[in-house]
Amino acid sequence: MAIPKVLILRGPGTNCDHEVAYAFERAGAEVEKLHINQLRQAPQKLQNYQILLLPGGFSYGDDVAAGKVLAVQLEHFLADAIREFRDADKLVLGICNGFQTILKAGLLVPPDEDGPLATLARNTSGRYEDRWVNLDVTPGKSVFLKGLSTLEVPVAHGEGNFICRKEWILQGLAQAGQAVLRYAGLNGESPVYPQNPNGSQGNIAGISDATGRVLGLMPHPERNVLPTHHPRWTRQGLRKEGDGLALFRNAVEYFTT
Ligand SMILES: NC(=O)CC[C@H](N)C(=O)O
Repeated sequence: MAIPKVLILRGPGTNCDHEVAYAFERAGAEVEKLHINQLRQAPQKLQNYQILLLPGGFSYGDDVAAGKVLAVQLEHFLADAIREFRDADKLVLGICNGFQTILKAGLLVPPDEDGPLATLARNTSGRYEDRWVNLDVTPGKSVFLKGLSTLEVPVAHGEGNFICRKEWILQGLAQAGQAVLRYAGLNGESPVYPQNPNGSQGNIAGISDATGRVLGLMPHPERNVLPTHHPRWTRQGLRKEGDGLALFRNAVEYFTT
C-alpha cells in the first residue's frame, strides 16, 4: 500500500504537533494537521487518513482535568467518525496529553455501566515531572511496539498517574496484553520514584486497546528520534537513531509492508 497519511489533531493548547510531525516524516509518513474545530465542521475528513495522532500539550489549558475537554469533544462530536476510522483497520496514537484525551474518551478501555475503568490523575509527587525514564515494553498485539523490548524516552507532565477503579482491572488489562509499557528500574529491579515518575499503578506508562491498533502513552517518543536527542550522546557515543523512532516506523510499516 501507499505511504500512510497521518492526521495530527490539534486543539487550543496543543504544543507538541511540530515534533510529532517531524518524527512521522522521518519515519516515512505524510503528515497533515487539523484543528479540532475544522474536524468538527467536517468529520468525514478523518477518513482521508490512515493514522490519527493526538499530540502532547495542555489542550484547553488542562481545565477540569488534563485532556478532558478534548475527550468530551471526541465523544460527542466525532464518535461515529472515529468508530468508522477504527473499524477500517487504521491506527490511533495518543502521546501525553493525547493519551489523557483518548483514555478519557474511552478509546483505550471502554467504560462499563459504573463509568470509566481507568484514568490519569495528578502525579503522586504533587509536581510536574520533566525527566528521562526507562520503559519495559511488552508489545502484545500493539502495532506501534512490535519488536521492541525497552525504550529510553523523556516524560513531561503533571497528570500521568494511571489508576484503575479496581485492582482487578489492571490485572485484566495485563492478561489481555494491553499493559504494554511500564516504567523500569535499574538492572531489572522494580522502579521507585523518580524511575516511576508519577506513581502509576503497576508502573504503567502506556496502554493499548484490545485490538493493538490504538496506543496511549505518557512519555514522548518524538523527543528521542535523532541520535543527538539523548542527553548523554557525547559520553555514550552516537547511536544510529533515537529509541522513539521505531514506534513511528512500525506504524508506517503497518501500511507499507
Ligand atoms: N507534555 C504534555 O503533554 C503535558 C501533559 C499534561 N498537560 C500534563 O501536564 O499532565
